[in-house]
Amino acid sequence: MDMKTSPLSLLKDPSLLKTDALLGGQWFAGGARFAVHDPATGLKLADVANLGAKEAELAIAAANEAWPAWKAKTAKERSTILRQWFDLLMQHQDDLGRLMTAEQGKPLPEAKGEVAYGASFVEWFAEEAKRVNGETLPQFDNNRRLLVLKQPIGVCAAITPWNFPLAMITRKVAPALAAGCPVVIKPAELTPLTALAAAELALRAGIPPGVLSVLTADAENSIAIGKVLCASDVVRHLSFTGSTEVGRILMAQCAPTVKKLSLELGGNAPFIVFDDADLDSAVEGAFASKYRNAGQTCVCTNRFYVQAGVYDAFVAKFAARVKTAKVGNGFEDGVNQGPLIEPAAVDKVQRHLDDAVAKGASVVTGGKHLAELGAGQFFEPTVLANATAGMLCAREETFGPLAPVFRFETEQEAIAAANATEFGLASYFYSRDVGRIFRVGEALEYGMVGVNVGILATEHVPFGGVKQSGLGREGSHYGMDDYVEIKYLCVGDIQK
Ligand SMILES: NC(=O)C1=CN([C@@H]2O[C@H](COP(=O)(O)OP(=O)(O)OC[C@H]3O[C@@H](n4cnc5c(N)ncnc54)[C@H](OP(=O)(O)O)[C@@H]3O)[C@@H](O)[C@H]2O)C=CC1
Ligand SMILES: O=C(O)CCCC(=O)O
Repeated sequence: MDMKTSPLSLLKDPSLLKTDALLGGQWFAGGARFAVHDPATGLKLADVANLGAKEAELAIAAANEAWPAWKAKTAKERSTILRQWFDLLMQHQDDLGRLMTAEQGKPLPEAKGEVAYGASFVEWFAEEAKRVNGETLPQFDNNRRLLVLKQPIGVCAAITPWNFPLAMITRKVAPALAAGCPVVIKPAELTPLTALAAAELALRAGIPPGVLSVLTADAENSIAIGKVLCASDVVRHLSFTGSTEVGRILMAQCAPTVKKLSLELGGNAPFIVFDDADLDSAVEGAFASKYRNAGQTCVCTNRFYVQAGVYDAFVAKFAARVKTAKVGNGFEDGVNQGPLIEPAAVDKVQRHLDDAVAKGASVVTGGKHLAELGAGQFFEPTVLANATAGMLCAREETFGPLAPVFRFETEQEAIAAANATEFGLASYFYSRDVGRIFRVGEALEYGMVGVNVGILATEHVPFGGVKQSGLGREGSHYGMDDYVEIKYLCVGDIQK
């Protein structure tokens, strides 16, 4: 692409546009490259280094070599470096946001918001680095002393998705680094540029060579790299965010080395509106929860359940709100709905829509693939009434701007419908009844429940799911647990 017409020509610090991988502290070009495109326009943004299994082995070896010195640093020393990384990420918020909008498509204000969100994990774990406390336990024999030590688990690997090109990296990497572990990252094929820019800032912050590697790769090479990361005895922990399908593959691949796993997988989030809800607040929450990143987050509402008494009123108000959304290139002022990430994502939304309409749903607003706009990856924010349990959108995560609204009569019916899925990541409900808030909050089989809110993530809360939505929690003080091993130390002969 001609740099003069590229959205990346406006970077304030052009040296943040990195297209080589970071391998053991060196920028590594390798032989092959793969192209990264702007999903709004289809134009090529860059050719990026396409690494494979061999480089994955090298990155693991470099991480292992760098580990002793990194873990030997005091918690405060690691904290200071992480804090410096946080400051640099925030100083370069505009450029990181620009890179993200260019390769991922989310509107620029939302992208800059993700930069602040992503950086907040670095800030949080810089602070938590100093609080990895052990324990002393009461002795069962006065000749002994019993201690619990927390030690860094070792070399970690992180495989991250395209929908949060920065935050899914920092939510994994920051606790690992804070705990004293080196990390090998494999970012998504579609969004490597944000990851590489963040890595450049990590180097500027003083992360030593080898402690952080970023293995960029196309989809085929990602599979090969994944196999190496999973099979390695040196890699002691793998953290993955992405589809449940790939999560299952990685879990199976990690079984032979009994690796510790953090998995943040698919969701099928329900959003329940009870008769006693504040409808205007529910509509705002519904819009925020459904249409963030054009519906492409694992915590986006997938199914709306609305009680019969307020069903028609909610659908009308929600549709009116959705009509105000502006679809377009994320760099344009006022746009709050960007393109979908790739043509397959558009196809999935269309398939779910067609299936629902064939089974009796009606389109209240939206419903059109805006094929003539940009690269043809835009889809109108859509609201469907009269959705029913037999539709694909009730079972599968649409991961796009489709909002099916189901009708229910009783609280029990809503809870049963919400829980009728193998997923259990985020859920939401709106009610002003305090008894119901506790009953429903406790009955929902989900790792996260938003009550009268449509957005619930931040750096100091535990993010994660139950059932087939994953393992472990990210962010918060719990987010450090997966990166430390607990060691019991039993010291005898104290009285000698
Ligand atoms: N829970 C969540 O937050 C997310 C859920 N999804 C869901 O998954 C669907 C598909 O999205 P997609 O991007 O394909 O998600 P994937 O789960 O396929 O990809 C996520 C990450 O895993 C990598 N990957 C894929 N297969 C392997 C493998 N066998 N070994 C090692 N790494 C692998 C990808 O690399 P590469 O990009 O190079 O293929 C990417 O870095 C979405 O439509 C959505 O429903 C998607 C993203 C995030
Ligand atoms: O969609 C995802 O991959 C999870 C990130 C969402 C969030 O942190 O709110």
